[in-house]
Amino acid sequence: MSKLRVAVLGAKGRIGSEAVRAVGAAADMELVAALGRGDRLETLVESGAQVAVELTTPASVVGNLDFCVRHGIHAVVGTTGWTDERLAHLRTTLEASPETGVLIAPNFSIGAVLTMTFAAKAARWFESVEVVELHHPNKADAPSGTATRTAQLIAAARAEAGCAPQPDATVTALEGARGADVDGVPVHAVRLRGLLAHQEVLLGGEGETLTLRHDSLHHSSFMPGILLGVRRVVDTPGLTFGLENYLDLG
Ligand SMILES: NC(=O)C1=CN([C@@H]2O[C@H](COP(=O)(O)OP(=O)(O)OC[C@H]3O[C@@H](n4cnc5c(N)ncnc54)[C@H](O)[C@@H]3O)[C@@H](O)[C@H]2O)C=CC1
Ligand SMILES: O=C(O)C1=N[C@H](C(=O)O)C[C@H](O)C1
Repeated sequence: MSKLRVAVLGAKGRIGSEAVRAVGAAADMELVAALGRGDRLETLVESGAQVAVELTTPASVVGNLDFCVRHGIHAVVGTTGWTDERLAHLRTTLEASPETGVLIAPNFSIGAVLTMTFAAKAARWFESVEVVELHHPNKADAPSGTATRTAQLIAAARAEAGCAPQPDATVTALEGARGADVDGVPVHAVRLRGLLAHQEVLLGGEGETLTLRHDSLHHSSFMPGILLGVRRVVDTPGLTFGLENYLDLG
């Protein structure tokens, strides 16, 4: 069986360099290009890449994906910064290339994806839910893409179940003290030397609390999800948002 021809964008970054190693070590894949900032995107076409793994920056990802989709190159995207406007633009781009697949995964770690799924399932049964994400201090954005997605999934599940807004008697607060409001769910971001990527979802009801916590201790935690994404995206045209859609969670 022929190997999947894979390129990595952001190849010198923290997660990109790990992805270069993981793709290079996968028996069913061939690393055909490893691009950093300033490298020519045409290399993707010249190298015959079938899938691009996009791990750059929110400022670069849209242009890179436009190029990939226009050239029929599938993409597995971990880069953050996805607004509704950006997703709408990508969907429009994909309409002109209907056989191309794009997976955007706010988090490639299986444990993080399961945490999001469990949190969404639990959210309707508790009065209060807050999300705390904790990352290394070199991270450019806050809150994390994972925390934003987690809060959105929680909010959607609570809205569907007809939950009341969360109780919060705060009248006076220093700005930021109650975190960011993502669809009514407070999200708090910690930046601390020594950490990598961690998240807690705190759920509270009368007389009880439930804490869901996930820890990525090394960038290797994201690699099984990236490799799964590469294998599945070639047969999954259009936009898929969230690795959970590839995990057959039922
Ligand atoms: N979905 C997931 O599971 C994960 C997502 N991320 C996200 O991935 C992104 C990258 O994170 P890090 O590796 O920590 O950042 P980083 O800053 O270490 O790496 C980004 C790299 O992309 C390069 N780059 C910038 N523009 C480029 C372009 N146009 N073409 C090629 N390379 C370009 C930079 O020079 C840098 O080497 C962030 O958005 C981060 O939040 C990070 C870890 C896991
Ligand atoms: O920048 C990171 O490190 C990470 N970014 C992603 C995010 O913003 O959710 C995924 C993971 O949290 C690591």
